[in-house]
Amino acid sequence: MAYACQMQSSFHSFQTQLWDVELTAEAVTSPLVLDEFIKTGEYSDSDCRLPEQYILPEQLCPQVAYNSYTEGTPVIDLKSFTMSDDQSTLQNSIEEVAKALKEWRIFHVINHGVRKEVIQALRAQTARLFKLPLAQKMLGHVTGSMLGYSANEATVTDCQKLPWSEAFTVMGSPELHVREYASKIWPHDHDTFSCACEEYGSCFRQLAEQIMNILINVLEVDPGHFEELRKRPLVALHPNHYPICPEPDKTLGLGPHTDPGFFTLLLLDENVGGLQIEKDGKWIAIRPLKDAITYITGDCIEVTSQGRYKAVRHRAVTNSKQPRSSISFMYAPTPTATISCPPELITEEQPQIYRPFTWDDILAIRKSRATEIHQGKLRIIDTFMKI
Ligand SMILES: O=C(O)CCC(=O)C(=O)O
Ligand SMILES: [Fe+2]
Repeated sequence: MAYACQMQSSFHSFQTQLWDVELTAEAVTSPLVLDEFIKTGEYSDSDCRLPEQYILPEQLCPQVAYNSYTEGTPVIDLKSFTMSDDQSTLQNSIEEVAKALKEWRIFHVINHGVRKEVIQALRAQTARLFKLPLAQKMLGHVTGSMLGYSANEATVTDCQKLPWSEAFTVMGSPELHVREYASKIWPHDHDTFSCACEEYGSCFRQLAEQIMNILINVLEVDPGHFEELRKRPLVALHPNHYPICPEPDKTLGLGPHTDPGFFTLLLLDENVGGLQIEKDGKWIAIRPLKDAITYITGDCIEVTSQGRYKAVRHRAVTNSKQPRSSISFMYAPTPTATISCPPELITEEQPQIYRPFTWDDILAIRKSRATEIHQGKLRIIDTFMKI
């Protein structure tokens, strides 16, 4: 429970903090403005300019529009792993994943086995949640717990500006904890919401396990090294909502970051772009792929692969035409397990890059060096580098 609670603030370093009981005036401003946009599609209090607290300095503004896609995001067909007993086909598929991880650090997964109805139900229920008035959404917030509405009170960057989005997090285990959260928001009618999250949680957990097996095959290491790390993985359900934005080129929906876990499985909005990744030093827009689930490499894969497969820096941009939603599923190590790279990957030419650490160490660094992290000047895993 404690882990989950602390994790809340480390999942979106740049973006979200669980609201604490006392709300500051600044903290309240943000979701109220967003709430207005969600309900009405426009901000009734102004001439529809972006409120000042969201306007980024020019050098931090997105230069790439939400729909200026760079094509070529790799597509991995999971069927080629599950349906084939032919060793050479399997080997080809593994090499394809290795290439995708190396060149893009992100890929779309098709034939992933998660039923359409599960995804549709989750999308519908999270949309229903975001549409509620702010006061009702706030009821779902439980201080000191793993569940909560995340108002965007943290900074996108060093300039103390707010991201143009709101989010929910169900930490720990959506299957186990969502009812506690949902029953606060809908005391008499939370079953459809809870069931949708529970079903999604267990399907995505299974999918994450399968992808983790593939990654271990890609690394060609002893699976035993990951046993403890996978025993009680930390997972989180995290839906994001980005309202229509009056001036999308002056702000970000979500600032640049890497995800802290092994990886994230994202349900992108199929109709609206917004996810951008940093590739070869440039920001590029990813085109969503219908019926796919998008894999994003996180920090813990970077560490456990000895830096062979790097975490992908990504961000979300907004637009002035349509609201956008995305739903993240984070898959991270067992909080108490030691995170280290398998010994097979340590050689004379490539000595160990990171010293072993635990999720608790990650949380401690997050707390003690929060400013540098928010400013994008420090990546947590860099503090575990051996000198
Ligand atoms: O909305 C998106 O496409 C990105 C979301 C994201 O990066 C996250 O939830 O960590
Ligand atoms: Fe992310």
